[in-house]
Amino acid sequence: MSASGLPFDDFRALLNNLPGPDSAQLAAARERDAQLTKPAGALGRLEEIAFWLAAWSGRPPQINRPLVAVFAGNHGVTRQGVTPFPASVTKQMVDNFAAGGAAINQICIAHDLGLKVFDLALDMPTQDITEEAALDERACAATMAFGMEAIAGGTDLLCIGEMGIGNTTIAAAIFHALYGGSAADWVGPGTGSEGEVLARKVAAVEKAVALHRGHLDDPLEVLRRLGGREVAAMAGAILAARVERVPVIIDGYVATAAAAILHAANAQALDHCLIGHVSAEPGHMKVVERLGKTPLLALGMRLGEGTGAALAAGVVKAAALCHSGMATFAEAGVSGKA
Ligand SMILES: O=C(O)c1ccc[n+]([C@@H]2O[C@H](COP(=O)([O-])O)[C@@H](O)[C@H]2O)c1
Ligand SMILES: Cc1cc2nc[nH]c2cc1C
Repeated sequence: MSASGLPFDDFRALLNNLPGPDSAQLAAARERDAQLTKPAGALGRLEEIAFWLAAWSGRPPQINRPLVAVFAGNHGVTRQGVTPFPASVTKQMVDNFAAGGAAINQICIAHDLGLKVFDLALDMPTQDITEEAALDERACAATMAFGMEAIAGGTDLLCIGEMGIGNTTIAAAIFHALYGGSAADWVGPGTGSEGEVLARKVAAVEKAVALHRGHLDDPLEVLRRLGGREVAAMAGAILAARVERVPVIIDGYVATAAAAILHAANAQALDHCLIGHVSAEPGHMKVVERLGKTPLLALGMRLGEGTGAALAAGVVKAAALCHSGMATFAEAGVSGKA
């Protein structure tokens, strides 16, 4: 945080001065790819992924320490009756992650990924966004800074996930603030809202965005007014990864809300990120398109907790291995095109 000035100042400066891709590594990866034992382009998007890894890691594509970071937060807006599950489920699921009983634990085992869970003051929900700002600037900036610590132990591929009952309402409010339309355009079932619960969810998003209107031109204000602790921490983690040259895979609807804040502040801010999957949450594809991305997977999932990103990490690991481990035509004695 700044010694003087406002808590967001350092983040604003960082967002205006992001490192770019490593063009020498990108060129080297393209050159190697052209020599590998396959017809040109035959590995399709896997080849693009290898180039992306080279450009944003600044090394030949290689994944040795992949990490899934799951950020958990609680939300005052749950008081509005916007979700079928009680807020206590957030902490219970964090305990389930620690015990190894959640879907994300199994996917991490399947793809040999590390898992770290960051719980963010779960007994202190953010303020209800229909009545006030979720966070003050100091708390929001401090939580972003905490999120930056996610990669402190060293990783070479970061999957961003979250857990937070009520946070699909938060994500919908962020998208409504950033992209306009009507509240209903961005509100979906989340964990299974329907009927009156879904109607209250639309009303809460409408009310929150109307209340904060006039302050929503600034993406960091959108984050602190309409976001939550896990959303702020995910934004910080994505930013830190850019600075440390760690490629990132974003999970579903809620993780994409954190990414969208950064993209609104700087259209290049997500160039080091892939969207792991398109969530079944109805608004997700529209958002992904606005970010100029194509999701890696479409499996009809809508769980969160990093599961879509972790599944996509398996594809990214395979892309890196093909690139680094395949023989060239010369090495294998395979004839090139006649
Ligand atoms: O990210 C997604 O695509 C997604 C879609 C639906 C639900 N979720 C998860 O469900 C929780 C929030 O749902 P809700 O209905 O309580 O707002 C939270 O823990 C998210 O991880 C996540
Ligand atoms: C059980 C449960 C598990 C979750 N994982 C991510 N969000 C979740 C929401 C619920 C309700």
